[in-house]
Amino acid sequence: MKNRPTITFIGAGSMAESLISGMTKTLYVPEQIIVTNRCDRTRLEYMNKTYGVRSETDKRKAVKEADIIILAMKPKDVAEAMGAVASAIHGHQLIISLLAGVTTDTIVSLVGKNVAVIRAMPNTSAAIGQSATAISQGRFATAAHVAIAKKLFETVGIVAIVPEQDLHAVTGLSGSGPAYVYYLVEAMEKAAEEIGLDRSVAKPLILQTIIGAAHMLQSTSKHPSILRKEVTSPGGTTEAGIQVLEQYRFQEAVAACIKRATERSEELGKALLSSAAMQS
Ligand SMILES: NC(=O)C1=CN([C@@H]2O[C@H](COP(=O)(O)OP(=O)(O)OC[C@H]3O[C@@H](n4cnc5c(N)ncnc54)[C@H](OP(=O)(O)O)[C@@H]3O)[C@@H](O)[C@H]2O)C=CC1
Ligand SMILES: O=C(O)[C@@H]1CCC=N1
Repeated sequence: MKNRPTITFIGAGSMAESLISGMTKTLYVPEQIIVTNRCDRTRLEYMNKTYGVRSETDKRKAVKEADIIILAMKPKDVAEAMGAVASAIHGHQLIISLLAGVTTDTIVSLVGKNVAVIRAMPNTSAAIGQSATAISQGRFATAAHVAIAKKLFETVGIVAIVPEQDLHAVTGLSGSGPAYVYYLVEAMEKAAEEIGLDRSVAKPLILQTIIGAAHMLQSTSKHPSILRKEVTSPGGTTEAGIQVLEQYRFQEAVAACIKRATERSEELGKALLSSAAMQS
């Protein structure tokens, strides 16, 4: 692999943008990155103007030039996308798939060649270098390919290497995870309004509370339940609030949410396999 590999993104949506935003702030220069999509030219122009990356409407050309191909379309679109570019893919390239639920074997069979595939599950915090990414090695990928992918995702946050079967759980936990936190913040903002706090006062207080709690979790070895107890004075306000969360079975709701998202990742992979079987 070249010192400065050419990286082609097939798909120019939220996740591609988060990665490109983070990558171009660190190790990668925009000239190394090519972006293509299905048909939205305005979006390609935006990516070019915003990040300086090359936009390419000819998908096969974008793929041919790549050392690393990053699949960043929705799982339902991957069969069509690979159908259009598979013959332009050659054996020396590395494919990194971001697709929720879709196995590396499925990608290999869509390409129809023994290509190196790494499956990755980052999250949108990649945009600010704070992604929690997990990666797994496909059957034709080597340790060198894993090292390349690890290095790439380390430019946008932390990286865990996991067995591929764990990626569904990772998707339910940290791939979707930022949305759970945003949902909590939405709820806190709504509540702040209902109890009469001005938005301009509430917003920075909420943000700093989340940031402060996250930093506390990172900087101490104390279990979260201990940190929670340190906030909770007997007979005080926190205890009264947490009792309400318990009445609403908050922890059960969070567990059910992550389990359902994990299950949905499995379903996305299976749906693709059954639609491919129907077409063959
Ligand atoms: N969003 C997230 O937080 C995360 C997403 N992922 C995964 O990343 C992938 C992309 O998600 P996201 O960015 O949210 O999706 P978006 O809907 O934002 O973007 C999808 C992109 O795929 C393009 N596309 C669709 N069909 C084709 C095709 N046939 N050929 C080429 N490009 C095509 C679209 O182009 P056009 O607009 O022209 O149709 C669009 O640019 C998904 O597989 C998802 O599971 C993984 C981790 C986190
Ligand atoms: O919602 C989704 O399917 C994708 C995968 C993880 C985050 N977004």
